[in-house]
Amino acid sequence: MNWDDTAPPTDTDADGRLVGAAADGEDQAVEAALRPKSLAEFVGQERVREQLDLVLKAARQRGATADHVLLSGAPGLGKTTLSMIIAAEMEAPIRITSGPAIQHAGDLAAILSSLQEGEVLFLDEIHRMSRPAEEMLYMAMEDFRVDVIVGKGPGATAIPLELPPFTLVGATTRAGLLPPPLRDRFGFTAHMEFYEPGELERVIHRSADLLDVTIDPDGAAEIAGRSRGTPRISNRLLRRVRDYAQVKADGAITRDIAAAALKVYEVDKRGLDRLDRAVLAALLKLFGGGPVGLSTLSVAVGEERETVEEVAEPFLVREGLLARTPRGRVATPAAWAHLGLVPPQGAGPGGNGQQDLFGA
Ligand SMILES: Nc1ncnc2c1ncn2[C@@H]1O[C@H](COP(=O)(O)OP(=O)(O)OP(=O)(O)O)[C@@H](O)[C@H]1O
Ligand SMILES: [Mg+2]
Repeated sequence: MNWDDTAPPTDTDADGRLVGAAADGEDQAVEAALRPKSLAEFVGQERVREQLDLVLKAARQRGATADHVLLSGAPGLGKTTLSMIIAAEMEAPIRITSGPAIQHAGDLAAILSSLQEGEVLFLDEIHRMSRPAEEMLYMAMEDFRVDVIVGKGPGATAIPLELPPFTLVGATTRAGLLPPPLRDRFGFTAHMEFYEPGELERVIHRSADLLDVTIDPDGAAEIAGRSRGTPRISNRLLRRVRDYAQVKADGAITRDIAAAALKVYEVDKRGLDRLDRAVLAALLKLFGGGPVGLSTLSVAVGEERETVEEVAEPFLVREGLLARTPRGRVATPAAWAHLGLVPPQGAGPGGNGQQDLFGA
């Protein structure tokens, strides 16, 4: 494997939360050990796996280089993992770089011209590449050729350079930001979905085996339910629960141990953390469930507007706890139920506000 050491860290949006989906430093250190190495080991994403399996098998049978593959999906769902699996399945070397690392077309030309035949080029955060590099990539993907510009000004000339066939694997969390000409040049696009709890349980059992941690099925289910559909979060929560089990018990993870540990870390039964609950609580208790403007809500929580909008809200919206409407943020009945509060009109399921969110 050949890491491009000019690449800046790609986790610029890591937010340091236990339930944040971006990779933090500790994740990066352990992820290599926990990554499935083959398609057969890769949990869930059945359709993507089946389709990719066909693409790769067919290419192998023809003795050809696999078509370019675009992987899109939220952080922590397995895009980097799949890119490495593609290389492993093709028995090809992989070269890893990222959009932000390629600011000049020359950077890309240097990488492309050093590829071996059949090599996999993994281009993470492909939506963050510069425009000139992007245009060079179009030609490289389609014709396996680049024009290298030599000289400056009126005397500059373009020297065509043949490239060996290679497989570009692009990854993006924002497929919608890719220009259509780029998207169209991928032979296969895989959309990664959030994982079902049962799939995350399998991820957790697999990781526990690799980390040599004892966990029972209820313990795995408890962690899976709080993982926001994201294997990276499952693995991170598993490590924190392991710490707790080791210090406070005999090291084995049960449902009670998992619930008690995640109560300490303030990750509730639904995977909300303290910030998520603070946003919901302000919306319900101070504004009667809304609608209220984002700025007002942010001031009430004591957070930056961007933090509320980009860090807390996406998951609350996905969970059906909060809606963004033209008139402002509105809580859903599920939000009242989750915090154990009664909506003002007394409608909907109620409680006394004493609900145990942590199940510990
Ligand atoms: N299908 C899966 N089966 C088992 N483990 C998985 C699976 N998908 C992801 N993981 C685990 O989750 C972690 C994060 O995966 P990965 O780094 O591939 O995510 P990503 O989509 O590249 O995230 P980002 O957008 O932040 O780069 C890895 O350690 C990997 O072990
Ligand atoms: Mg990645």
